[in-house]
Amino acid sequence: MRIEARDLVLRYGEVTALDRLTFELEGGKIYGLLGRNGSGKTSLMSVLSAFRKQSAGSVLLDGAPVWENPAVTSAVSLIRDAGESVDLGTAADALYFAEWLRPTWDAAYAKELMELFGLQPKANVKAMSKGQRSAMGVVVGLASRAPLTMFDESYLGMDAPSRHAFYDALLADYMAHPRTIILSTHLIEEVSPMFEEVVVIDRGRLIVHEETERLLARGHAVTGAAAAVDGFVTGLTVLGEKVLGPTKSAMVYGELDAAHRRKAAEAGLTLGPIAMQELFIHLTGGPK
Ligand SMILES: Nc1ncnc2c1ncn2[C@@H]1O[C@H](COP(=O)(O)OP(=O)(O)OP(=O)(O)O)[C@@H](O)[C@H]1O
Repeated sequence: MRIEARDLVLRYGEVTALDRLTFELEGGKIYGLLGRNGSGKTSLMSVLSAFRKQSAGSVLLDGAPVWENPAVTSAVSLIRDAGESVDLGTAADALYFAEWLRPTWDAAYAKELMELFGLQPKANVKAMSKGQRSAMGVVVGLASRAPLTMFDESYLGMDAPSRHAFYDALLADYMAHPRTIILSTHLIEEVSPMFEEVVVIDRGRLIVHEETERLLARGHAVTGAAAAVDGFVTGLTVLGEKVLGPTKSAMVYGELDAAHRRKAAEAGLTLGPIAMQELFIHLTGGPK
């Protein structure tokens, strides 16, 4: 599902959560939506799912406006927190409701996921643990097979084995049933291997929209003798350094051209990748 946001503004009274946000996602991919706390991720997903109406600007899904457009909203699933989406008596009731809401619902797959996460259909959703409720959200989000499916950090309450089971299930189901998926997360290292493209917002504005590979290609770890590293990074943007005896490793940001690479090789330095998390910290301005 193609997403076009143009000059999108969302205000909560005095607070401007989305500030003339403009971007286009061609769809059919897994997108990572990253941003610091309060940067506007939930606000953006709320507008994309017509949970909130924008204050100004436009948002189109496959060319159609989202607000008060049931044909579009039935194709969008936003999983924020199990509580909000499936807080309806028993787990079986929640699944029944989701099936009623979603033309693309796959009941057999939902059953399979319930078993995968050890969830009981007769259990009362309100009485579930935080992780179980998150898993309920994951079941509803995946089995909905909505053309636009968004998980807003909803899986963070799950323990590590369950989160990894979710990532595996998501990838397998996405391969079998391609659709547009947006994941917001603060567990960047854990989730970013799934992202095909990354969108980073800061204070309601877009700061990066790039293919994951291209974004990662902008960060380098330069390792070698301390003096050689220091010489090489002069004039480059250094994100951080680590010293281990006579060896130093510096993280630099920016494209390295052929001349730089030659210079590194001549100085006996090795160039390696850096983690998405480091790039994210740099792009969003370091600790606040
Ligand atoms: N219901 C609300 N009423 C008033 N202000 C709000 C409301 N919801 C969000 N905000 C404000 O809007 C801004 C963006 O919040 P939002 O929840 O979209 O950020 P986020 O990126 O999802 O943050 P986090 O990573 O902490 O979940 C923040 O300044 C927040 O305080």
